[in-house]
Amino acid sequence: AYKFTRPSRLPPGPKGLPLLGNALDIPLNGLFLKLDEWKATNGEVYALSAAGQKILVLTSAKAAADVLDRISGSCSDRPSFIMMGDIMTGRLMVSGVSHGDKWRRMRRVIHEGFNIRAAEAYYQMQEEEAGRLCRVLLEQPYVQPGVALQRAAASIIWRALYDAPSLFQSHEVEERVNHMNEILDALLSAAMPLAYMVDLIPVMKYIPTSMAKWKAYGERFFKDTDDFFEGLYQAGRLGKGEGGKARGFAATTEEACKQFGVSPQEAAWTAGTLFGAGAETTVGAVHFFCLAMLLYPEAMKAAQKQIDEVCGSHPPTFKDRERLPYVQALLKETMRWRPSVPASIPHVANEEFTYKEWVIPKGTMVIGNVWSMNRDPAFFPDFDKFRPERFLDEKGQVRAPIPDYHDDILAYGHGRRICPGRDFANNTIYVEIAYLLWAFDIEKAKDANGVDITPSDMEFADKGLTVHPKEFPCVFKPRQENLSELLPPI
Ligand code: HEM
Repeated sequence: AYKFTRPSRLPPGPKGLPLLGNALDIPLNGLFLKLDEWKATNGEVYALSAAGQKILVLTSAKAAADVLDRISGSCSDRPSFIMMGDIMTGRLMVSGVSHGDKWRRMRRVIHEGFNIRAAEAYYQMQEEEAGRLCRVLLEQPYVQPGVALQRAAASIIWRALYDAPSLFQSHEVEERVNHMNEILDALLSAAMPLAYMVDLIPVMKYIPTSMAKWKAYGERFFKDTDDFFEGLYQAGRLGKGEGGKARGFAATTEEACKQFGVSPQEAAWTAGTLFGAGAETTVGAVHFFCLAMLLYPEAMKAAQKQIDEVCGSHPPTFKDRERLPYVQALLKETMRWRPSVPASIPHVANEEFTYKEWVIPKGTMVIGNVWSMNRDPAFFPDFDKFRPERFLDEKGQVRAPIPDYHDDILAYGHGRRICPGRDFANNTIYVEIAYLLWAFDIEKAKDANGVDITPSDMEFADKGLTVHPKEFPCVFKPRQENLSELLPPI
């Protein structure tokens, strides 16, 4: 029987080559900048094609809400990779699992462990680790803050997942975190275009393992990673809460896993994915915060004034957050000014849908370019300037600059795939930046001639999905003479 299908009608976009389309113009680094550049000549919504793959680009908050929020039932899939998705991870990484039952069950368990109420269980641990970060910066001459920030963020998410000791206290935890980072690097590389031929020529997956080195590597990688994740998960599951404090995700969601039918293997991979999704993203945000403090010292001074009034000689805690609206605004402004996942993670149309006069075929990749949304002059005048005040009303209380919007932090994405760790992430970032501002003046380092080194706000370290500022030196100058006595021990 003849089945009638509508011809696809994607919006226009930049001109490309026959067959290859825009493939050669899509950069591996700084995609968010290129997508923003194309906005100027193609409008808020446009289409690209890369060797047959259709891509719909949304560059305004409104378009992202119209499509990714309002018709999220139709565009909540993810790109699928044979090497990275099937072979190396057995389709178990939540962020890449396709739209469907398994993904829904995994998200429910994540919600159970990291919803806004559940995330409160980690407050004390997050405060401790923020204190340790400050002690490290006080005691060790880190000229570039990246490594210290990375260790602190990794320690926080690791403890929240597996109920383990702090990375700053345990060599074993540090080694495991390093191994985890190696796994994540290998997966990111495998997801790069042209990394593995099998993703271009899918039938290659049927080549017997004995005849394909890449396949043997992928299968071995899966088995080793599966063992590693399961080991961590099983140890975390038995965690009793170190010293009566919060137990980790692995232990607290055991019941939820049973209830929602999530197998121990799926749960172990969910936890592993949460680390992958939660560490580098958070580091990027705090790293950009340090950059902003160097370049906009007046914002730092304003935040410190409020912190001094509210906290005095005690380090800031979660109890103080409501009384520190300027710090809350500073967090939101950091994630607007330089979002650490600036092109978000691509969604994929799991069925055909219509938007305005366009018909978007199933399989189209949908990218919400957060970078562009955050630079919309209608909501963020003078968008390239770091101005926390845009998130404050005339009484100095937090306000949302985009009216009636689902969230005032666009950096967490949209729709059913929206970041499920966002409340936890906000907590980590809040407590780290509040602690840092209370403890230190963050100042420019000087070169050999005593001249201030001013880092650029447009030089990035693009890690594939997350983007950090290019490393820069800076000085953490203690604001109290007796800071060492006020900070918790390592
Ligand atoms: C500054 C910190 C963070 C930022 C900027 C961030 C941003 C994002 C973004 C943009 C997405 C994709 C949303 C979309 O598809 O529209 C995402 C997904 C995700 N995030 Fe986060 N995230 C952060 C921290 C975290 C943390 C701490 C966790 C874990 C506790 C986490 C877990 C996840 C997971 C599991 C996904 C995949 C969700 C899915 O595909 O269904 N993230 N995040």
